[in-house]
Amino acid sequence: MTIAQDQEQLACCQDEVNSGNQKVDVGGSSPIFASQDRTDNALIESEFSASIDVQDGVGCCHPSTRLHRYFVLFFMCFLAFGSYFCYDNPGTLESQIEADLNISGTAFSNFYSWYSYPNVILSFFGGFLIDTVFGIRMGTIIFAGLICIGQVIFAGGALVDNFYVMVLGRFVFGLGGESLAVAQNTYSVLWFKGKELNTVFGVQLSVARLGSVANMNSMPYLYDYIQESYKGSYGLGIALMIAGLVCLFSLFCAMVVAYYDRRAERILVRESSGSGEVIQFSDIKRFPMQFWLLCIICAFYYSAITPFISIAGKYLISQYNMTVTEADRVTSIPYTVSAIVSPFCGLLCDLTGMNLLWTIVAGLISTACHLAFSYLPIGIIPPSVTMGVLGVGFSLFACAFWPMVAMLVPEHQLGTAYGAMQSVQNLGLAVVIQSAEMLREAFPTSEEGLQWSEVYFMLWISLSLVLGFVLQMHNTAKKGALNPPLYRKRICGRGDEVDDREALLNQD
Ligand SMILES: C[C@H](NC(=O)[C@@H](N)CCCCN)C(=O)O
Repeated sequence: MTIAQDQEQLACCQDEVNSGNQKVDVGGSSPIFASQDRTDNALIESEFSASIDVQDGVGCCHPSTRLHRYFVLFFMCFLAFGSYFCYDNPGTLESQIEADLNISGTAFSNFYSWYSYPNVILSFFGGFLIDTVFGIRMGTIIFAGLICIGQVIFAGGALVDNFYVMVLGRFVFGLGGESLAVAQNTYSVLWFKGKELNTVFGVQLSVARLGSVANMNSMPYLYDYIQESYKGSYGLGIALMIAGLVCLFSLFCAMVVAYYDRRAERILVRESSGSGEVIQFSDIKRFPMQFWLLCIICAFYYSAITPFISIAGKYLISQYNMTVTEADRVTSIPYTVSAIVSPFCGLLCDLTGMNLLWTIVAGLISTACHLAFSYLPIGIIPPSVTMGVLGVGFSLFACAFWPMVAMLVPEHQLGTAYGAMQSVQNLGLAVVIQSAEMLREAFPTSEEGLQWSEVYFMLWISLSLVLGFVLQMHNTAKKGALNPPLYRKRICGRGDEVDDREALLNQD
């Protein structure tokens, strides 16, 4: 068929589809309301969609073009920016919060445990609600709204000096924060699966880490400025309220992405979940064993990284005689490095495939950093170098690991799957954060407590590595999907004999 014939077919299909669209209920952003009318347009629209593939690059605003996808990706990247910026507000202002509210370190840890514990359950239901009730668009807007509400309650509690109101705010913030990350992952797969998905995860992670770094490098100064300007105790509350504006920006991005996703669904004739199927609760029992093994690896790995970074400052002050400012700078290095290298880690995974192997390599790098940080004689390797390499390992893990969920679970079950994974991850984080604190305080000296905490973290990351090797052996034996082939082979289906037309059609 010539291009002219294709264009003619496209035009007539477009007319049919447009007329058909009046009947198609594209407003239903939820699978439950997925329009039954769609079935009577399916044949026409599939022809239209096929024509679109042939008419590659129809206008830069067409959702099938790479340029349009990258335009939407910009807003998709900022969906969780507010969540990552405000998630670590307490940690960045720990000494200020403990002084202003006159609370202990253990009481302070409630601002994180009341974020994580509820998400052991609610993160799973957040994903399930995305797949079954809200749909990806409405779900993302709801969860982005919850982080705004949670941050306002948290800041309001600081303004009235009420610790329990602040804890309530972190609970509400957590309801949105984890499920918003589930929604972002689900959007990424919907828009980029089979294309540059690992790179997209890397870019999104980079923007998220920028949120963490921006928080670490702005909130202490904002607090001091307001304290000096208002000469009162409003510095904490006003600084936290201003931080809430970042969450509002994420809410705005959620609305923009929802608009373009609904438009893409209409033009590309795809279901909001990509397949039109709706998950049943019983489907969860049929998630493959590899998926549950990945959940445990995720929990063990993050339990050795996030809590370690949060107490590394105390370790640097104790073991390396650093000042608080120097320790804060060094502990922010993993996030800063992650913000820089994550896109390249994602690209590496896209070009070479082998996601599970890169996950194991990341675990080995992270373990080596733990060993160097804790057991090498002081001064052999500067801690800033160790933390920088840890940032590389942390980034490579996240970029290689999270896309593997989409290799094991169908699209209409992805929200539930990512929700389940983050539930298991939060269980690990909540338990390890508090038990590591209890372990550290159980020893007579701070040095001993910190050293035994390091042994504790080494235990968790070693377990994640062992399970990673077990999964690798299983994947190899079963010729599983977790080490996809090289990009070239994925796109063209073969090795060097590249079929130009096939490659052209497969190019996005
Ligand atoms: C990608 C991965 N995400 C998580 O760990 C989630 N628990 C989302 C966290 C959201 C804000 N704290 C990561 O951050 O490495």
